[in-house]
Amino acid sequence: MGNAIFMTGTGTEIGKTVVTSIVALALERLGMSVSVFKPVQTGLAEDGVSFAEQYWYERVAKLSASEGMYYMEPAMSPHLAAKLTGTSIEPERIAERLEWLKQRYDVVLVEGAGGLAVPWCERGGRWYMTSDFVRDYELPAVLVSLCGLGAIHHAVTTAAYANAKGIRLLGLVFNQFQEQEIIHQNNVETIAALLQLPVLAVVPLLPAVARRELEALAEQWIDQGKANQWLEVLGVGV
Ligand SMILES: Nc1ncnc2c1ncn2[C@@H]1O[C@H](COP(=O)(O)OP(=O)(O)OP(=O)(O)O)[C@@H](O)[C@H]1O
Ligand SMILES: C[C@H](N)[C@H](N)CCCCCC(=O)O
Ligand SMILES: [Mg+2]
Repeated sequence: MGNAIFMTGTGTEIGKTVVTSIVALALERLGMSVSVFKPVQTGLAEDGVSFAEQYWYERVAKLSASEGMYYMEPAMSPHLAAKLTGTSIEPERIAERLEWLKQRYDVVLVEGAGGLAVPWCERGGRWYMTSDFVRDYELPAVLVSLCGLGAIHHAVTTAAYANAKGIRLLGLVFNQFQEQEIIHQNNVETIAALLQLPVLAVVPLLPAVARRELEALAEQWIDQGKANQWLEVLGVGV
C-alpha cells in the first residue's frame, strides 16, 4: 500500500503544480513509483483547450503518471465552477480513486485547487471544503509558500487553519525564492520557526519552467539529501 501526500499551498498560483512535479521526478529517481492526482481542476492551459494541470503534468513536466477527475473550464473556485458547469463533485468518488492509486503506486501526490479553505460542494446545508477532504481521509499535507512580502501571514494563517481542522502538516516548501532578497532569506527562517516545521525544499525563481529545469532541481535535491528527507517524511525508507 502506497503513501499519499496532499500538496497544498497558501493560495492559488503559489507553485503547487511546479513543486509537485519536482517532487515526483525526485522520488522516481530514488526508485519510487509515483502518481500525481489532481482530482478537482478548474481553468484551461495556455493552449486554450487543455485543462491547466493535466496539460502541465503531461506535456510540460512529462510525468510518468498523472490524472484528474473533475475538470471544469471556468478558472474559478471549484464550488462556483461546478455550479456553472453543472458538475457534482463527490468526495467519496475521489477517495475511492485515491485508494486505488495507493494500491498501485508507492507515492501518490494529491494536489489541491488553490489553498485548503476552498469549497468543493454543498453537504448538509454547508460547504464541503478541500480541508474537509484532507481531514476526512487523513492525508498528511505539505505546505507550499512563496517567499516575499506577505508570505508570513499567508503561511501562518494557513497553518493555523490546517491545525484547527486537524490536518497534519509535514513540512514546508518555499517557492520562487530569490537569494538576493533579504526578505526571502529571512522569511524562510522566520516562517519555519513560527510554524515549527521542517523546510523540505527551497525552489528558486526560475527564468523558464520546463522539464529540464524540473529535472535539474530534482537531481539537486537528491544530491543535497533533500529527496531522502521526503522519503523519511513519507515514512518510506530508501
Ligand atoms: N519556481 C518558479 N519559477 C518560475 N515560475 C514559477 C515557479 N513556480 C511556479 N511558477 C509559475 O507560476 C504560475 C503558478 O504556478 P502553479 O501553476 O504551479 O501554481 P499552483 O499553486 O499550482 O496554482 P493552482 O492553485 O491553480 O493549482 C505558473 O505560471 C508557473 O509556471
Ligand atoms: C483557477 C485557479 N488556477 C485554481 N485552479 C482554483 C483556485 C481556487 C481559489 C479559490 C479562492 O481561494 O478564492
Ligand atoms: Mg496547480
